[in-house]
Amino acid sequence: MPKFAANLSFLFTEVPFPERFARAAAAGFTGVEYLFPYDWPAHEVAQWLQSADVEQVLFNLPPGDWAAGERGLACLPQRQGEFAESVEQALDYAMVLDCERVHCLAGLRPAGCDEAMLETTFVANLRHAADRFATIGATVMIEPINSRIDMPGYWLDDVGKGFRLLQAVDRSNVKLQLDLYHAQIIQGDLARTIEANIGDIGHVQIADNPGRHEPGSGEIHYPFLFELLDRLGYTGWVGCEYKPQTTTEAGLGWLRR
Ligand SMILES: O=C(O)C(=O)[C@@H](O)CO
Ligand SMILES: [Mg+2]
Repeated sequence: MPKFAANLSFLFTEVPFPERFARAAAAGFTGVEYLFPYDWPAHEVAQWLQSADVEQVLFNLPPGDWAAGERGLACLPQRQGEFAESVEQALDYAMVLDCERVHCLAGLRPAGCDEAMLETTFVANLRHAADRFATIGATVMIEPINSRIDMPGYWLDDVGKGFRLLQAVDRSNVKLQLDLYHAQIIQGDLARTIEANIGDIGHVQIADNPGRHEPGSGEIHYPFLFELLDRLGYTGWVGCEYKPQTTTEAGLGWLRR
């Protein structure tokens, strides 16, 4: 079985954020991920990790003004200075949290902007982020996210485009974060997609569809996909980024099985 990380922005939300680390450990997780650590000083987050004895697996670069609806900066031509600052902030946290992976949100497609300009900006920004994170041996992830249900207007909303962008960025420490829930909504054909691209996949996330609930609650046959990841020699993490149908603990039956 792959290694599973609890996504603390989705799981254990029954308790305040600092308490979720210990809850995840008590449920058997050895790694955690979440959207953003920036509301807390890095050394405090490091203490929560240490006292729960869990690994920091992944977090996101600052996304711009999340509350105002922004979903990343990487493709936005007018925001390259801010993007570079966001890389430095995430780098500081990654160092303190001893984190080897960060996810770089692409951003929403700005009205009236040429697609080629967005791609040029994204590639330049990703190269910059990759070179900065290489200094601490960390990898930068890009994630295709469905724009039909969860993130309307998201620029990187196509799995094939994600793999093509990796080639354009051309940095060995930039990989694809394959969120199988989004990939199912975008295109399906999950097993073939994994098999054809396993070398470019740096992180996997899971939830079932429809509903984005626990594995086993919907149409995706996760036992088959976990076996496939094992068979293909995937040694990375699988982030549990789903919305529990009732409580987090009550919904962990799929993991015990
Ligand atoms: O929404 C997702 O899926 C994610 O993985 C987030 O990190 C992006 O907001
Ligand atoms: Mg995801």
